[in-house]
Amino acid sequence: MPELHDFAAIRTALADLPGPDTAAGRDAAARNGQLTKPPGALGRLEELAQWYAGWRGDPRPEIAAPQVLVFAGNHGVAAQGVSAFPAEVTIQMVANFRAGGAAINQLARLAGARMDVHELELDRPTADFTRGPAMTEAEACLAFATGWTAVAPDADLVVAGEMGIANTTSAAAIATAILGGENWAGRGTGVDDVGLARKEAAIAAGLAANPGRTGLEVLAALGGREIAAMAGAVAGARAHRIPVILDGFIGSAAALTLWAESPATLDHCLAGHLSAEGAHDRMLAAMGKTPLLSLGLRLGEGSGAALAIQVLKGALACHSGMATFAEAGVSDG
Ligand SMILES: Cc1cc2ncn([C@H]3O[C@H](COP(=O)(O)O)[C@@H](O)[C@H]3O)c2cc1C
Ligand SMILES: O=C(O)c1cccnc1
Repeated sequence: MPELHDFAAIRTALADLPGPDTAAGRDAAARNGQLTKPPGALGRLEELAQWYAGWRGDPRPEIAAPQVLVFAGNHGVAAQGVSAFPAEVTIQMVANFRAGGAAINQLARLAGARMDVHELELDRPTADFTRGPAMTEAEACLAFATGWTAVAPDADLVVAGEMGIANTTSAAAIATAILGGENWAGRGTGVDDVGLARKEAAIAAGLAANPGRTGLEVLAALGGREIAAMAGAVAGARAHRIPVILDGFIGSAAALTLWAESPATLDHCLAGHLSAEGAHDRMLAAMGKTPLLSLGLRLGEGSGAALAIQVLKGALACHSGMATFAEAGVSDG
């Protein structure tokens, strides 16, 4: 594992991340052209299979060991009344994850994924970012390193999910700082109009109190520990050439901080789904990602990404399992 103790060390680690195996990608494209179907008939599944083959360095891969990671953190900005739920729900939901009772438990099991839950100092919320940085550089780097090392080296696909009351405010503040413009705040767990106005005020105060604009600076200033850990897991997966499926609004904001450092850092990532949180589509568009699913989910936990594992599995089942025209004795036109 590389040194990740400060932003400079993380930037060096990001610059050293590997790219895909282009020969495996080329062999996968050649195989795709011989499969028993009209050219292009499997639509985006064909592109997904070839992309995955390149990252895994295997022209005929399958997904056998997906890993769902769920990171939990508490946010000082929750004190601003920006969530419809109290901050205790974060730790209560962690207990629910451990007992198998949350939505993500069901979807991870259905996808045949192992699921690992990481609590990040829940008894020590981040500072309220309306008054200054949520985390010091050292705190953000520690959370980032936790995410990086949480990735199982033998996993063949990673989903990074989160739990943290008030983290849609944090995610919207990150988007505002990195992408600019307005109206990044949505209703999260379901705040009313007054709650939404409080979110917008908290974001404006957070930007005024935190002038830094590089991806990692924004991550520390406006993020939470679970968001930093998700960013670390996305990068750590790439170190093992493990593709990543991004989840919703919060997971995408974590990825956005890496994108702001260098857009190519997300080449091994797919957008699993389009969240019902209004500004998610603009965030994905900025990163050049087209979501696999659009089901009106607004849960987080990694739920939409875990569901999207099935789509990628479908792409690989066809790509790696189908017969070629020659094998099946089918005329190729
Ligand atoms: C019971 C419950 C389970 C959840 N699972 C994910 N979230 C989601 O809601 C939170 C973000 O919304 P906000 O910014 O409005 O607080 C995050 O914890 C996110 O994971 C949940 C929220 C609740 C209440
Ligand atoms: O898209 C998400 O991840 C999301 C949206 C609302 C609330 N919690 C999570």
